[in-house]
Parts: sequence; C-alpha cells; structure tokens
Amino acid sequence: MRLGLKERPAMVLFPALCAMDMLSYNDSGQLQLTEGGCYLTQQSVPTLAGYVGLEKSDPAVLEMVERLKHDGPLEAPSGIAYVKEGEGPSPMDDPEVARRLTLALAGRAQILAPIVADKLPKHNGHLVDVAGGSGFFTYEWLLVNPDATATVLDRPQVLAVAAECLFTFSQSGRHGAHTVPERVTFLPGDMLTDELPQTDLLLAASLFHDWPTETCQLLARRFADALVSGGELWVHDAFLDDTMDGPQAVTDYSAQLFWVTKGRAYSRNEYRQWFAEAGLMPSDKNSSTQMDYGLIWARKP
Ligand SMILES: C[S@@+](CC[C@H](N)C(=O)[O-])C[C@H]1O[C@@H](n2cnc3c(N)ncnc32)[C@H](O)[C@@H]1O
Repeated sequence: MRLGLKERPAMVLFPALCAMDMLSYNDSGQLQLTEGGCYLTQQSVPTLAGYVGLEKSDPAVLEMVERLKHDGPLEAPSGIAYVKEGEGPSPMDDPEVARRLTLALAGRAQILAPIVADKLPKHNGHLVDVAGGSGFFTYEWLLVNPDATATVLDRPQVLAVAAECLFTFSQSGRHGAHTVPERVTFLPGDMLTDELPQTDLLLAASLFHDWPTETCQLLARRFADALVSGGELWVHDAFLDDTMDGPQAVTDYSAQLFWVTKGRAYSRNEYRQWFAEAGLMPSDKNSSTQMDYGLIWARKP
C-alpha cells in the first residue's frame, strides 16, 4: 500500500476508482490500472493528467486529500455528524443541530419504511430500533404488526424530534395508526455503552455506516447479546459489492459518509463476518428496498 492509507480511506478510494473503471483487481487480487486508468498517468501519450489536474487546487479536492491521508478531518471541535462517542461533544446532543440532522433523514425514512416494514418478519413480539432517528421504520412496522411493541433508542435530543414524528404519524388517519403511540417506548441512551433491552428483533438502519470497522464489530456483539434465542438482527443499508469494486452509487455514497461521519459503506460480506464473529448465523439472502438500499439479517441460535 504505497500511498500509506489506513483501512477506511483505502476502502473508500479504491472501490470508487474500480467502480469508475480506473482500477481493477488482477488474478492475484492486486490492484492495477485499467486501460482507461492508464490515461491518468503523466507518462501516457495522450494523457488526461492535465485535464483532471484542472481541479488540483480546488479547496474541496485538497480537503478530501487531507481527509484520506489522515483518515478524517484533523480537527472536529463540535463533533462528527450522527456520531455520539464517549465524553466528546456530539451534534446529536445539541438541540438545534440534532433536530436539523434528524429531519434531514426523516424523508428518506418515510419513503423507505413501508417497504422495510413489509420485508421485516411479521411478529407479535418486540422490536428494538437502535439509533432509530425519526422512528419511522418502527412506526410503519408496528402498523403491520398490530400486536407488537417496540423501543426506539437514540440520543435524547433526537428522540424529542422522533416523538413529534410519531404524533404526526398517529394523526395520519391510516388504519391502526392511532394505536401505534401506546406501543412505542422511547429510550434515550448510548448504544455503545448502555445496556440494551432484550428483544425478538433488532433493527440497525443506516447505523453501521457511521462507524469504523472496530466499532461495527463491537456493535454486532452488543446487538447479538440483546437478542433472545431465535431473535434476528436486521440491517438496512447501502452495501458495497463483495468484490469491493462497486456499485458506483454506493462507492459515491461511501465517499460522502467518509466525509461527514466516522464510517463508510461496507460490503454484505463484511457485515456477515462481524455477525458470525458475534455468534449469529447470517442468512445468505439479500433483499433490496429502494434508493440503492437493501436488507440483510442474521439469527441468534
Ligand atoms: C444515520 S442516523 C440513522 C437514523 C435512522 N436509523 C434512519 O435510518 O433514519 C444515525 C443515528 O445514530 C444515532 N447515534 C449516534 N451515536 C449514538 C449512540 N452512541 N447511541 C445512540 N444513538 C446514537 C444518531 O443520533 C442518529 O439518529
């Protein structure tokens, strides 16, 4: 790895360059320039280096280079979006910023939640929606599971917004929506350190992608511990191909996640390794939802 990149920036940059057909893996699994990628070198005649180099002094390009080199921003005095870790400041604990960031995701959740609710198991037990944000995934799931209950766990300032979303949901006039609030518990807490409630189903929606690999492994172990025997961990996210060379929509998204969070997009294979290490039995089935998102799951024996 001559660039000396750490794992996270390398796994953002190289899959993106593969998806753009600039790099590919050879038979020995080593990265090499593709025919198109060769035009990016100074030695190529003709070369694209001058054309691409028009952007070389752009402040955003220079900042991305710094972040790739340092595995994130050198300084983040007010914390990192969607991340609460340890005693450091978190935007998710600032009422105004937490509201803005939570509402920024609420539209996506509202669109995807009915599709996810339809694909999650039908159950009359309990769902824990960890880092549930606006809570829409929970509300929709409770609508199709009229005897079930659920807990939405997140930071207190986020849950204040989730409660407003629940009120609006309950007033929608949709069949059964008025029964949902009495079946929801809001649990303020820290998913990295607090004890998690025991549950039949645990949903991790757009959660792992905010965190580096070691934290994902820790979370997988914590979620496995929270499941009852026979319980299931469901992940809703955008996944890299297991070949780590696309799809381009997800490598682009991964670069955005790298820029604003501590994480990146991961492949299903990476998730399944964490689940197996945590003692879960990953299903090998893949299910897609919309917006390049999909579902995978694992069962506790
Ligand atoms: C990207 S959002 C996903 C929200 C929701 N699951 C969705 O798909 O719309 C990540 C969420 O993780 C929450 N979060 C971050 N660190 C946390 C922590 N240590 N404990 C609990 N929640 C946390 C954030 O407050 C935020 O709501």
